[in-house]
Amino acid sequence: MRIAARDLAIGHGRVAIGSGLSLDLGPDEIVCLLGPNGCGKTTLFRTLLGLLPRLGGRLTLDGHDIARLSRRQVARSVAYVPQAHTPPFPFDALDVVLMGRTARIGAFAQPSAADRGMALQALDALGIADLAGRDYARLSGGQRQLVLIARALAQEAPLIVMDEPTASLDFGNRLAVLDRIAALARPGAGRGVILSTHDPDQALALGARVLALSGGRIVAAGPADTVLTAERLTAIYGVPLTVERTASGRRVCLPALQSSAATIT
Ligand SMILES: Nc1ncnc2c1ncn2[C@@H]1O[C@H](COP(=O)(O)OP(=O)(O)OP(=O)(O)O)[C@@H](O)[C@H]1O
Repeated sequence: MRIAARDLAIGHGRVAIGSGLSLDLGPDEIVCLLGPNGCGKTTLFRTLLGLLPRLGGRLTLDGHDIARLSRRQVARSVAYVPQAHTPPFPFDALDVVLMGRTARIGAFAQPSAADRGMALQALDALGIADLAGRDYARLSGGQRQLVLIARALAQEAPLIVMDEPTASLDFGNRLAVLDRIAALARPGAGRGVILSTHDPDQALALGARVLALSGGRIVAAGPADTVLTAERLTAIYGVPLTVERTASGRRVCLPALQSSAATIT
């Protein structure tokens, strides 16, 4: 399964947010979408999921125009992991994961024992089977994020779109979630993941392909190691940054803060 966008234009109503956007995602690939606040990352994701109409260009799933596919057909191929918010109603973590089966069994059908088995398996795959019977609203942010990723796994969609999956997580949970994302898209697993992040180091750590959005355009596309240069990151984020190599050979992004040069947008 592959999702492909060509010369895509995105926006809300008639207000264009971005144009000329091209991307590809297939099995065993991780793509990191980078870009400053408000550049259109969520808008792009909602367009990829068929939740927002595109304003132009082509968008296909295995060659089929997404606009011609039903919500259910898209949901069987592409799962969405939103940022973890506290739900207004009490749900067990297992119930939340079972919601991922809706694309398979229909909105009003009762989940079968097999569906519950799949949901438990998804929790287990993320190392959180012990959370199944816990109240979702009372879980930590990191645990909730993992439950939402389990929901995407239970959906059995080969492509997963994650909107800032590590936002609002503490350092340890951020690393734990990142580690699970790497495992999801490991070679041979047959899954592709596209995630947005505000942390270029995550793209470097995942060895991901990068798409950098800025000013409504893709300003960089390619392997994180070659695309994420100090000059480019400085241009994207508007603050001086350096990229350095650690003793162990990893590239990391560091701020070169000069208080007068940094402006909040
Ligand atoms: N429902 C909406 N109707 C109209 N404009 C919207 C709507 N949602 C977002 N926008 C605008 O679209 C632009 C892009 O927003 P979007 O949420 O896609 O950015 P983002 O890159 O995901 O931002 P962030 O990094 O802060 O989460 C912003 O200018 C925002 O104000």
